[in-house]
Amino acid sequence: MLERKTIAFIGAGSMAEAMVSGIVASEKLAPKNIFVTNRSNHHRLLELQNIYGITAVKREHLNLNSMDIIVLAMKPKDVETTLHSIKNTLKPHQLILSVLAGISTTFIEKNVPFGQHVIRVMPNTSSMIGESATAISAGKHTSKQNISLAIELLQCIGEVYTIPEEKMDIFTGIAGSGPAYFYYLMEHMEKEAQRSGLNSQIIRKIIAQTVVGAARMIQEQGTSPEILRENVTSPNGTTAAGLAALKGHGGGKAITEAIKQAAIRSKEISLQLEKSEIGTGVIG
Ligand SMILES: NC(=O)C1=CN([C@@H]2O[C@H](COP(=O)(O)OP(=O)(O)OC[C@H]3O[C@@H](n4cnc5c(N)ncnc54)[C@H](OP(=O)(O)O)[C@@H]3O)[C@@H](O)[C@H]2O)C=CC1
Ligand SMILES: O=C(O)[C@@H]1CCC=N1
Repeated sequence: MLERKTIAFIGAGSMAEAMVSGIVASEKLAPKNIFVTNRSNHHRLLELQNIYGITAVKREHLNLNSMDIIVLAMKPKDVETTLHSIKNTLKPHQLILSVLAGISTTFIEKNVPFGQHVIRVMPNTSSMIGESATAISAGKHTSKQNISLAIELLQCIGEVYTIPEEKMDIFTGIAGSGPAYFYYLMEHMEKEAQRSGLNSQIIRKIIAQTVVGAARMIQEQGTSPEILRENVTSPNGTTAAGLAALKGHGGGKAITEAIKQAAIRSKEISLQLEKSEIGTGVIG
């Protein structure tokens, strides 16, 4: 179904690039059928064109009417003006995928012609290497065929899960923002390893391998993180000492709070938008 489709990314930032990279690597779609545009940074468009062989176009030259799929990939604060500028060029049955944190399908549906097919998507930047954990929630008018098309496209960038839209905020807190928590942890592991004089050439590889190994144990053994943690922890051993320090410094609570606050922020973005506080610089 995907092979002959055309897809346009409106927004050419980190998330658009991560998705483009994963889609191009999957070879499910000809790179020239992937169009990318932004508002002003022409240099960025050329960079993406050179790296991925996709078609970079200035906003005014993008013929949205000829696209099968349109991906909204700008910041949430820019969505309202973007929808306003494209709504008269949309075709019925054309699929709009929105990767914007906190922006509901209802909001998008209100700002495009009635009956438009919309799907809210939450990928993460591991899309870059086809390893995203992506959630989707379809809008009111989206056909089964377009849902299947979206799943086929998003499987090019990793695993796809269909969830109720009211769970999108918490999913964003866990999987959309999630890579950043692990990078933060890894940053701290790296700093401590460097302070202890480990060979800096290999520290990063060691840490990455440790994280990959732990994640794959969960994927491949089907065992809970709790059991796996217990298996590492010898009584009165090194891990017990490390975990006691982690707990003593509120490690568990910090993780819970990070997820909660990210989910709260996702909800807040949509509430602010619905109250038309957009443009005040509050929404980031
Ligand atoms: N980064 C991540 O890990 C994830 C991000 N997301 C979502 O993806 C979206 C983009 O995030 P990210 O890529 O990090 O952001 P960036 O700031 O890196 O990119 C935003 C892009 O949007 C462009 N843009 C803004 N307004 C318009 C417009 N009206 N028309 C066309 N292009 C426009 C900007 O270019 P210019 O200024 O030149 O117009 C820029 O290329 C956000 O909504 C975010 O919630 C979702 C999941 C994960
Ligand atoms: O930080 C953000 O708002 C976006 C959404 C999920 C990851 N990055």
